Amino acid sequence: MYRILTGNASRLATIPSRLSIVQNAHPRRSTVFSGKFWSSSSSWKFTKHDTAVLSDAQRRTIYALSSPPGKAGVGVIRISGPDASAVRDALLRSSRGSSLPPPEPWKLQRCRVVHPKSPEQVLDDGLAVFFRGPKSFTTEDVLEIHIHSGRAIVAAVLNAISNLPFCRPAEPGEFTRRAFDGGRLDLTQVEGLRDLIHAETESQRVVALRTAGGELRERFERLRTDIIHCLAMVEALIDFGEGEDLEEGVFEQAREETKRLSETIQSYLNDNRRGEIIRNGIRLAIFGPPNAGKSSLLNFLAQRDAAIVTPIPGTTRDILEVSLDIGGLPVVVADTAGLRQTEDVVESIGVERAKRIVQESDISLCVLSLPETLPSVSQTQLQIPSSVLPLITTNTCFLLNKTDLFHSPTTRLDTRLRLPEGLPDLKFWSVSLSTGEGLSKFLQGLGSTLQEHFNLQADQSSGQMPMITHARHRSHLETASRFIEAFLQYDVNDVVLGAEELRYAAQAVGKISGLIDVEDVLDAVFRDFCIGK
Ligand SMILES: Nc1nc2c(ncn2[C@@H]2O[C@H](COP(=O)(O)OP(=O)(O)OP(=O)(O)O)[C@@H](O)[C@H]2O)c(=O)[nH]1
Ligand SMILES: [K+]
Ligand SMILES: [Mg+2]
Repeated sequence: MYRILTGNASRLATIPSRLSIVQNAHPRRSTVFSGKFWSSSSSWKFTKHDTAVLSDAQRRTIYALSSPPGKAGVGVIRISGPDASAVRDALLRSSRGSSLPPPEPWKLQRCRVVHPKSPEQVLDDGLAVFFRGPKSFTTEDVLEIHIHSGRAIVAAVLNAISNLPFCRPAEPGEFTRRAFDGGRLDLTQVEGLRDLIHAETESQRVVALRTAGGELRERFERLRTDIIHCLAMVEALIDFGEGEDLEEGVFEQAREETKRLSETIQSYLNDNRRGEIIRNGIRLAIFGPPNAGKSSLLNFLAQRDAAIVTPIPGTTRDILEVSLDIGGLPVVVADTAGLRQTEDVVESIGVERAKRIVQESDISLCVLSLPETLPSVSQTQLQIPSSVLPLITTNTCFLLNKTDLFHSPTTRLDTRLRLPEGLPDLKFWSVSLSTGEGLSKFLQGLGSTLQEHFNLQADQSSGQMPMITHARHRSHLETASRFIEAFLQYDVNDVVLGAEELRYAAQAVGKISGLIDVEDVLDAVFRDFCIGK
């Protein structure tokens, strides 16, 4: 049973037996419903009749190398479309040279790859597997040919396929696009798949795999259905009015449910950007006075001479960013210019940039020279230079560097040191980037600080997935939230306007999965795919 979600129910009732529902329309599908409607107190139900795929017949068969080009044991050429089995007939022979028997779908078969114009010309020996649509990645018939990966072999086989008039080379991301058009993947899954291919750390892999598997799709779809449920109640009210055919209190019920949805959306939005952080990396900015050892720290974290280190204060000018894996988390570390008043034009631009990137960072690491921060032996309270004070927030940690130059023994120093009055309780470590003292403790501490700070460990163990992994999701959810808030401003006398707000809210959530009018976002999502995916 499907709920009729839009339109005037009394008008729908006069339409005889078949009608197309555009509301749930997929770009290439229209769902046709038929049958008698019946009403419950708040919604109309029809029997789903038929799902028709439109304009598929004109689609051509596409092909591409799906594995990376170059020398390797195996290369995979993927062919998808209505003529995939014709490609098989034209290109593949048994190992004795005879025609192949009809395909046993989803089963690898040994074969010879030949040129369609001169079948005696063997291009390679390989394996082939045929996926009969819709049980394939693209939902079309798909043929995968596994050959030896080498430039000449791959070129010869691709050239042979190009001789078949019914095939054309695939565009970047076109196989995935067809999977989307065929309804196998929604947009969040497409994004998950792309993130999975690009994943560089364990946390990225875990989130991307679950997204590709459809976890977000399901949750956003549930949210959309819930909004539509509220909409259905309000629509029923428009058509019949409270007290006539409907029981009392429908509007109040819709309001209560909508309020709960609003809270749910807010909880998704107030997530400390966890999902986006896992995907894009935690932005960590190193800052501090000149010569404190900021660039030395970047080089230590990167394990290479990424930044220039000299005894001259003011060496670093521009921001230098390096993407690193710290404790399984993706972190984009930025080295910045030392903060000080300066007449030098170039350096002062660097200082301004440094301040900006620290303010935009998710977490910042203030590097100070310990001997300068603690000038007298008797002191235990750190003296923080005034140039860095304005940038210190609850997201700041301190690294007290150059313990080798310190005037007294540094054993158990960390436990004795104190931050100045008025500063929040912030983490600090003392190290020497020259001798290596304290560095392993610092690395461990930094890793667990990041884990705690972004609550990622808790997420993984409790199985909680961040709901928002792309800025796109956030912006659609914010839009939905605005429409829902607008609905909550209306009372029962303005149900027509209220229904409109809910319809827009549902639409905004639908855009996340790409179920409605999404041509503009589609190109943006598929652009980053490589050919063959
Ligand atoms: N003795 C000692 N010297 C260090 C230590 N760490 C860095 N240095 C030296 O301190 C000087 C400055 O180091 P940098 O890493 O360039 O410092 P910076 O903070 O990036 O300096 P600017 O980019 O100029 O702001 C260099 O000569 C380093 O070799 C340390 O732990 N002990
Ligand atoms: K320096
Ligand atoms: Mg530097």
